[in-house]
Parts: sequence; structure tokens; C-alpha cells
Amino acid sequence: MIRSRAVPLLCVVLRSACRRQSSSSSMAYSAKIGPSILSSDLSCLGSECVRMMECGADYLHLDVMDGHFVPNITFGHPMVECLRKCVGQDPFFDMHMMVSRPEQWVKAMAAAGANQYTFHLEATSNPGNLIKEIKASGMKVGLAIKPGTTVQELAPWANQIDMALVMTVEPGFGGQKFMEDMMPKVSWLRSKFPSLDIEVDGGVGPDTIHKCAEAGANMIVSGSAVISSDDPRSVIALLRTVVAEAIQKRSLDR
Ligand SMILES: O=C(CO)[C@@H](O)[C@H](O)COP(=O)(O)O
Ligand SMILES: [Fe+2]
Repeated sequence: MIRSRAVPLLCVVLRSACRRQSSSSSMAYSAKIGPSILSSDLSCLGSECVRMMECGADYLHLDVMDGHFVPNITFGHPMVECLRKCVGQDPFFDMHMMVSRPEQWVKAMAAAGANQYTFHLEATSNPGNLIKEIKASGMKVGLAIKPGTTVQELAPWANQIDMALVMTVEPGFGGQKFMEDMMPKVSWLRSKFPSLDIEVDGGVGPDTIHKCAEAGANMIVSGSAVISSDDPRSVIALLRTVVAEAIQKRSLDR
């Protein structure tokens, strides 16, 4: 009698364990925090990169602006080469390429030590070819969309890229206000592409991280909130905890 009741119970327990395992294995992504060094003292970029890694950053988000795609200028591959020499081989460089002709810099950025080349969908007429070129040069591929671009325009490329970047400000400047109305894009992407790395960038910090995490973002760029903090280590840890908890919750809900 006891045995016959215990068998179905055991089946239920095993089924739910299997479901948990399969859902966590299809959710290959994890919480990662990448400070944007745009808001730091640009005369000390090398030491700022080292400081961010020492404070627990998972990667570094480097904003390249050409004064044409966006109304601001930052730096190019010569600076990336210097930063790579300064920080060593380990830190992962996510290049946010806010440039009009992203095709032009692929080889130079790869040679300079970039790990991921994140270009804007709005900046190219041939995303498919550019994705192939980036992969051929040995870098991972990120694909970014500005606030005015729909996420459905990005979707056809989602299975060919490593990361989708949903901008939560108009690209060009650090320190802008987070656009919460971009969160439906993140939720939609997460529902259609459960294992894709999804990054948010712009106005993200302790006050806005919950919205990003709930929507399904797992790669978090944070500039001024981290750099201008007296305690960047705690801010990075807090951002990571909020995202990790949301990932855990999503995996249990499935
Ligand atoms: O790409 C950009 C701006 O165009 C960003 O990477 C910002 O630099 C992030 O800075 P905060 O908005 O977090 O201050
Ligand atoms: Fe950026």
C-alpha cells in the first residue's frame, strides 16, 4: 500500500528535477556586469580599466564613437591596443561600435585585442556579411539597436549572433536617463531566444536594474552609476545579484 503510493510521488519528484535540469541547461546565459569606461577620467583609461576589473567587473564595455553615427567622438583601435597591453590578456573587451561604417574596423579591432564586436544594425546595409567577417576575424558578434529600431528587425539575425544589445538611451553620451519603455523589447527577445545573451546599455544602475533583470537582460552595462560611485565594488555586486536572482527565478518558473 505504502509502496504503490510512493511510486507516483517519486515520478513527480523525478519529472520536476528533470524539467529543472533541462530548463537550466537551455538557459546557458549568466549574469555579467560590464562597466562602461566612458564616464571615467579619460586621461587614466588604463588604470580605470584595471580598477574596474579589481572591483569585480565581468567584462569591460568600450564605447567607440566616430562623431558621425553619433554626435560625439571617443577613441579607436590604437587606444584599444594600448588598453590591452595595460590590462593583460584576460579582461573581455566588448567593443560598442557607434560608427557609421562598422565594416571598416573589424580587422583592426581584432588585431588590437578586442573580444567582441558589437555593431549597430542601423549602420550597415549587409548585417549578414558583417557577422561573417567578425566571426572570421576571431571575435564574438554583438548586434545593437537604437531606441527607435524595433526588436523584430533584429530577430532575423538572432541565431547568428552571440549577443543582442538593446540600447536604453540614445547612443552618444553617458549619464542619460534610462528609457524604461525599451523593456518590452528585452522581454520579447528573452521569450523568443531563451539562451541568447541580452545586454542593456544606458542609464542602468541600482535604481533601474530590477526592470532590466525582470525583463530578461543578463549582460549589464553600467557607466556613471559604477564609475562615479564611492564603492564601485558594491554597486557591481548588487547589479549582479539582482540579475542572478531574476535568472534563477525564471528557471524555476519554467
Ligand atoms: O553607449 C553608451 C552611450 O552611448 C553607454 O555605454 C554609456 O556610456 C553608458 O553610460 P551610463 O548611461 O551608464 O552612464
Ligand atoms: Fe555603450
